[in-house]
Amino acid sequence: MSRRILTLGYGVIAYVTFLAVFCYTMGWLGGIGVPKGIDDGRTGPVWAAVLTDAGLLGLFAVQHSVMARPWFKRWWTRLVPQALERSTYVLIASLVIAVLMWQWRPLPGTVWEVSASWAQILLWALYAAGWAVLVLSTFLIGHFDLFGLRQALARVRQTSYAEPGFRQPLLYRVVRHPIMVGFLIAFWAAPHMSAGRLLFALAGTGYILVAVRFEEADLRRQLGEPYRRYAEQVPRFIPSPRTLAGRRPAPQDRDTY
Ligand SMILES: C[S@@+](CC[C@H](N)C(=O)[O-])C[C@H]1O[C@@H](n2cnc3c(N)ncnc32)[C@H](O)[C@@H]1O
Repeated sequence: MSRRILTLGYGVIAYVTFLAVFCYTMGWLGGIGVPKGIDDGRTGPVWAAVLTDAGLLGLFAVQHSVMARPWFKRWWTRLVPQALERSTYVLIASLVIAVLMWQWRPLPGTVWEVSASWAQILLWALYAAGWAVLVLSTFLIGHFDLFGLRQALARVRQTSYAEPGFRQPLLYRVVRHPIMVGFLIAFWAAPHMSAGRLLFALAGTGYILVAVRFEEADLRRQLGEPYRRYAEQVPRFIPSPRTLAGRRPAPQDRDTY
């Protein structure tokens, strides 16, 4: 009994940690409503800031990609209980992002500054829409599975856990990676783009472009033909008029961004 309570407690702690870090990240990147945003903190030599920030981004990229690979999961579920594998991934990823935000060194030079208030409002609305698309998409493919709570709960109830499996609801019929589209919108919809935020946006975009290829390779291996067909019909990031209209694409539209 106490083991089951510990399992649930661990899952809940991992989820609450994720929620706190996620909410802070929205404020940190936009530089609103948090004590330390992406452009705040002590400035020092530019080379030291770039090296520190690049190191933090690299740490995130390695942790996030390696721990998501099936070969890594196979290995470390010998050490971590299967029911807590996802929660542990979520907890470690959240802590790495927290460290990134905490240790991030600002690069205050201005790359662009939008002064027209209508354009500022538009960009803030886009920023919010990006995060909203992201959150909505997590619910479309199984929010509580993605963040490990259902796996922990199944262990507590002593029922077997079945992954939700491949889905194509709503936004997933329009693009293959709506969560990543949400991130990309949030990265770039900035009324004030500092040098530091540009570094973050460029690195984040590059990471997403590479990471989705690894994710797709895994999904092709796991799902075979159905995923190959899906990839032919639905673009990665940029909706086509056909997918927006809910129709199948013509062959010449295939495998595009
Ligand atoms: C962080 S989510 C990102 C999903 C997707 N790349 C996106 O941007 O919306 C990664 C997990 O989503 C799963 N996934 C990706 N596409 C899916 C789909 N259409 N249905 C169910 N799970 C999916 C992957 O197997 C992986 O475990």
